[in-house]
Amino acid sequence: MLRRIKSLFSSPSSPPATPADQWTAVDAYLTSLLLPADPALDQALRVSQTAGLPAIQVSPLQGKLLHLLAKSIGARRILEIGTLGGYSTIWLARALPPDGVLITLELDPKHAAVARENLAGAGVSERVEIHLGKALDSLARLAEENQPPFDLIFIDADKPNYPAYFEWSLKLSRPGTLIVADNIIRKGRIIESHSGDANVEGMRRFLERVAGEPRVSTAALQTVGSKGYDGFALILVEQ
Ligand SMILES: C[S@@+](CC[C@H](N)C(=O)[O-])C[C@H]1O[C@@H](n2cnc3c(N)ncnc32)[C@H](O)[C@@H]1O
Ligand SMILES: [Mg+2]
Repeated sequence: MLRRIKSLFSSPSSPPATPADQWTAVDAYLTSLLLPADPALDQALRVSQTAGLPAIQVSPLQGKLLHLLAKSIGARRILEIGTLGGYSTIWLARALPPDGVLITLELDPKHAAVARENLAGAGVSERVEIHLGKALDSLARLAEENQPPFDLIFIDADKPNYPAYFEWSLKLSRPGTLIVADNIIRKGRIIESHSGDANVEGMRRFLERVAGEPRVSTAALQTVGSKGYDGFALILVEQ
């Protein structure tokens, strides 16, 4: 596999057919070079696919990025909005110390059941709570319970609710909390001011709200790879 991917780049006579093929090949090359075989994560993807879940989880290298971000800030409490089969959850949970906690919010009971199985397979169940239901209800409950602030919040659920997820994230943060928002570029459609697409419009409202919020400092990155053309926002709560 690695040899085949390398040959795509070493042989000018066989360039990848399209830019997307090239991003995918480069992603595969970097993944095979940088990420050791990981039976628990591979199994999680297989279980999710067999259960019929959509393959909309982060890529392996994006999962590693989340893991490194969590580790580099010494996160002890992580909140994830959007669990799916628990793939990003495993990456994030593995960054926690043994007494760390990750709360992940999921609407779909079938997704939550698959995630439960995958988290057990990866040996991280003890550190993870799945809260089933609409994320907006779960977030309100977390705030009511006066939970200690989270160190890292990963927003990766329904896009029209991103602005509301940001408001709750601020409430559940402290200065120093890192908020990571996935899928902000929408294949480039984020620059369309009248797209008529609820996901694009939600994301634009989210980015505009973030831009106007004086308590945070934000970077936004476009990404290409096995998950196509998209991007992340990295938002640091400063006050
Ligand atoms: C993109 S997937 C999450 C992928 C996951 N973070 C990963 O990378 O492995 C989004 C998930 O959010 C869930 N979701 C959608 N709307 C939701 C809502 N209102 N409340 C909670 N979860 C929701 C979907 O069921 C889906 O499982
Ligand atoms: Mg995503």
